[in-house]
Parts: sequence; structure tokens; C-alpha cells
Amino acid sequence: MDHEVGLFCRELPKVELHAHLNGSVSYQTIEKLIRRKPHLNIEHSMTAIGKGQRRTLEECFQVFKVIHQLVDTEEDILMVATDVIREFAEDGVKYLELRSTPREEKNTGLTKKRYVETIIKAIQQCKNEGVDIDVRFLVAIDRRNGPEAAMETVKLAEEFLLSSDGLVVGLDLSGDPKVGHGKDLLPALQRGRNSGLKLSLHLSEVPSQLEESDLLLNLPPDRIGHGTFLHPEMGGSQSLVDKVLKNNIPLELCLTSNVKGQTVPSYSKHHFKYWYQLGHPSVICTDDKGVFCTDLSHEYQLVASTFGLSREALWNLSQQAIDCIFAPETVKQQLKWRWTDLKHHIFTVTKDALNK
Ligand SMILES: CNc1ncnc2c1ncn2[C@@H]1O[C@H](COP(=O)(O)O)[C@@H](O)[C@H]1O
Ligand SMILES: [Zn+2]
Repeated sequence: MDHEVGLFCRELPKVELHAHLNGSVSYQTIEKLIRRKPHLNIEHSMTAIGKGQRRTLEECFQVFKVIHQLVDTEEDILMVATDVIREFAEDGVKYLELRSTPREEKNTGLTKKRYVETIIKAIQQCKNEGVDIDVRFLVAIDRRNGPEAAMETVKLAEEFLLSSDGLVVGLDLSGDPKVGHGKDLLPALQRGRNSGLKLSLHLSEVPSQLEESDLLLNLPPDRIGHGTFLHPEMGGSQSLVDKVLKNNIPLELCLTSNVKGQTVPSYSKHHFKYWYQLGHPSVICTDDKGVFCTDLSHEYQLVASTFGLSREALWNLSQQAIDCIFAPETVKQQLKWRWTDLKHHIFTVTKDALNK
């Protein structure tokens, strides 16, 4: 049975909406980066959290620092982005929204603009190679860097919104949730929103952020990352839940990330259950597939085994994610046709393979 669901999840066409580029770097790509920079003395154990391992969220953020040391040239960024895109495609992801934070020039030798251009180049390269995946990009704001850097990032994203042929679709707000306050970033986020950039905000990833979550929900964002502590059972409040429901703001839920990062005590206690039972749009995502040693098929499988979802329910979950993408209606429609085309084939293929 587990094998059957595993196979089904792999074959399932999927939508990935919450993937941080430098958290998504695979073991194989890290290997290549380590070979490029032996003097850094970085080992695999420093860049990923293996099976059964847990870390605090603070420790997770140390891991990103190590990866950033390994990914610090234009060549690295291009390789990392093309590898990550190909890996998502191999995992059956048909539509991907990748996000990444343009870093300070002194850390990469690249201006922030060039950083984004390099990722766009990777997206275009994959397209030209015929990789079967539609990739869009969200420019990420790291909350640790404060309001001025946030405003700079928004202005940069605005430029790309106009010039990237639809590839740059929005903004992400991420970074260590315990650092800084969302209220300082409101003007930048508001401006981005007014310019037509879609907003995906990490919200209530840690406890006791009711005030910040309330302020950010008033924007309102177009999607929420995690939202772990929004509902009353987790110390949130009904009024926060009501705002999410009223504005019908989809949640991006990342099970392995939350359990390995210890913001959620176990898979069965994951807030997927709460929102799924409400029938609220909830999209299964990986967050950082490299750091947390997972992939999107595995996340779907976890949902199935933890909450007892049937193949039909998994199919609906992946199909409903299409409605939550930031690309325009025409793209949604194409993806829906794609899903319909694939449906019969996938339900029969996974059955046949098991009857052999
Ligand atoms: C685990 N939960 C999380 N919570 C908040 N922010 C996270 C995150 N996981 C990743 N990031 C954000 O993504 C960056 C790495 O990718 P990029 O260099 O941008 O491609 C991290 O430095 C952090 O800002
Ligand atoms: Zn995230």
C-alpha cells in the first residue's frame, strides 16, 4: 500500500509554490560546490538535516549561512538554479515558483540586479533545453536586512515585473522570523502590492507573533508561508483565522521543514489537518528540499500516510494548487488541461505497475 501511494505521488503532476533556491540545493550539487571550494572545509553534514534528525530553527539558519558560502559566484548561482529546476522537473513538478534573496554585492561579487538576471538566465536555459516545467520567480526580502534593503528589493522586483516577460511574478518575505518586525516592512510590501507584484509572506512561523501577523494580514498577502501559529489551538486567534478565511488566502504548507525545524512536534500534529478540514486552499510544498532532504513527491506521500488521504484526494490537492499560482489565468487554464490529459494515464499506470 505504501509502495502504491509512493509510486502514485511520484507520477502525480505537481505544483511547487514554496521553494527557497539555496535551501533546495541537492546532495549532488553540494558535492560539485564542495569540489570547487575545498579550502572552505565544508562537509555534507553541515548543509543538510538527514533522516530522523531535528534542529532548532536557529540551527537551520546556520545551515543557510554555510550554503551561502558555497554559492557565492555567478557561475555557482547559475549551476544551482539550473540543477534545482531540473530536479523539480524530474520529480514531476510541472509548475514551479522559485524564490531567492538577492544578497549584498560584497558577498557574491554580483549586484542584486545581476543576481536576479542570473536566475532568469537559468530559467531560460532550462526552457531552451526543453525541461518540462514552467518556472516563475519571486524576489525574496530577508526580514533581517531591515526596511531600506526591503524597499530596494521591491524596486528591483518592479523593474523585473516589467522586463522579465512574465517570469518575475512577486515578492517573498522570509528570513529568521525571530529577527526584526513586520511593521517596519509594511511600506515596502504595500508598494510592491500596488505595483502589481504578488505577495507570499512567511507568517506566524513561530509562536507569539499575533500582532505582526495581524498587520501583515491586513495588506492582505496573496499567499501565506507556513502560518503554523495562526489558529487558536496553537496560540493564535480566531480573528486571524477569520481574516485568512475571509480573504481566501492560500497556505503553503511544508511538513518536513516544520517537523525537522521543530516548530511542529510531529507529522500528525501538523496544521495541515486544521486547514484541510476547513476546506481552505492548502498547497503542499517543500520549503528547502536540499536542507531538509525531501522532495515534493515525498511531501505528498507524508500527507497521505499521516492523514489517510486517498489517491483521488491527493489528485485533488495537487490540482487545486493550480488556482493558487501567481502566473496569469491563461497559464492556470493550460495547467488544468494538462492535469486532465494526464489523469487517466496516471491512475491506470500506477495500478498496472503494481499488478505486474
Ligand atoms: C525553514 N524556514 C524558513 N523560514 C524563513 N526563511 C527561510 C526558511 N527557509 C529558508 N528561508 C530563507 O531562504 C534563504 C535561503 O535561500 P535563498 O538564499 O534566498 O535562495 C534563507 O537565508 C532564508 O532567508
Ligand atoms: Zn520558507
